[in-house]
Amino acid sequence: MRILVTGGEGQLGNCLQMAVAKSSNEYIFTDVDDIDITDPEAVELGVKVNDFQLIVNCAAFTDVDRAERQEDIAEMINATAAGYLAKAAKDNGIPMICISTDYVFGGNLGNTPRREDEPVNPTGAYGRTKLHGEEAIMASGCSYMIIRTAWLYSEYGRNFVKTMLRLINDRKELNVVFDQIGTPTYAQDLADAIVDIIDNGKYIGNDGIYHYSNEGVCSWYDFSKMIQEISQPDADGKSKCDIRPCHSKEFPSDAVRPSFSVLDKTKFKDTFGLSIPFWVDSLRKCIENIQNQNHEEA
Ligand SMILES: NC(=O)C1=CN([C@@H]2O[C@H](COP(=O)(O)OP(=O)(O)OC[C@H]3O[C@@H](n4cnc5c(N)ncnc54)[C@H](OP(=O)(O)O)[C@@H]3O)[C@@H](O)[C@H]2O)C=CC1
Ligand SMILES: Cc1cn([C@H]2C[C@H](O)[C@@H](COP(=O)(O)OP(=O)(O)O[C@H]3O[C@@H](C)C(=O)[C@@H](O)[C@H]3O)O2)c(=O)[nH]c1=O
Repeated sequence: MRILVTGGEGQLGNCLQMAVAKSSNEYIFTDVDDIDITDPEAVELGVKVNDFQLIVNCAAFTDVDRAERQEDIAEMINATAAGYLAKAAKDNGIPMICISTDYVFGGNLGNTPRREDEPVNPTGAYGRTKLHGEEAIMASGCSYMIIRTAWLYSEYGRNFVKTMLRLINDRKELNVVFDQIGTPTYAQDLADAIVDIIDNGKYIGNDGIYHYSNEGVCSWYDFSKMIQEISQPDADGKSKCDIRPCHSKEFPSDAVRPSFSVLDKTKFKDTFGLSIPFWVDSLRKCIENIQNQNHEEA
């Protein structure tokens, strides 16, 4: 089976490249230079000519603060272009898997993990445009799986773990918000799960929205403290960067982020029979890989 992956050079795209190493399916990884998903003709032609049997859309506008200033561009990539891919899927009678986000949820609905059928209320432009992408896919009439995930990090690209590893080395003190609660997700765990679902045909007959993050719950503050604990186990009090909890209003940014976006993964686990790693266990793996890469490069 030939599978088109868009956004193949992003962090999830890179993790998918690792995950498919032993697959018997043929995964074709593309990014904006190969198929610009905002170009409807390129999408239509690209899908038709290459005889793909499944589309996995990982392409997105993921700069949450910039989306506030450039919502039109974010809307084009996250919503309109997702619709183009869904139309191509529908026209060619093939299914589509698209990745969405916990930021479709706001935070004013209490603190019970969010299920797929709960009302959404994005607090910012990024979440809004991703939600519009979900709606475009569902309206297209194609067979689809939308996987909402959260707080992705990996060895690749820009992400919170890599930022914190840098900052705790460079700074004496750091303020990190403790009033935004969610779950970090190692992109490699998600990529492995997606490939399992595809290679074992588990997507067939299972259209719908699914939630996937690692197991557990934390704030960005807890996340940064754990990154420090894992990456600098021997640092003593004096040499350690002092990470302090702060409120969101003390860390001003363009976007308002959800205060509570923990995802309930029951549907995903029950449908696909997959267990999900605890976030701290996956964080250890990722940091070990990053540190090994750094040693090799030094
Ligand atoms: N990162 C996170 O924390 C989370 C991400 N998600 C979702 O997961 C998915 C994957 O995210 P992630 O891998 O982190 O994202 P990245 O930003 O790392 O990767 C997105 C990729 O899409 C590419 N892209 C952008 N515009 C286009 C275009 N017009 N045509 C083709 N490709 C394009 C980007 O290229 P370029 O770099 O050149 O712009 C980049 O390579 C996205 O749908 C995202 O919304 C969900 C929850 C959390
Ligand atoms: C660097 C830094 C960030 N923060 C805060 C800002 C923000 O509230 C939180 C996370 O910051 P980031 O900008 O890394 O995260 P952000 O870009 O908001 O991450 C989101 O990305 C999109 C793509 C998603 O889909 C979401 O699931 C989520 O992962 O931490 C601090 O409090 N102190 C700091 O020193």
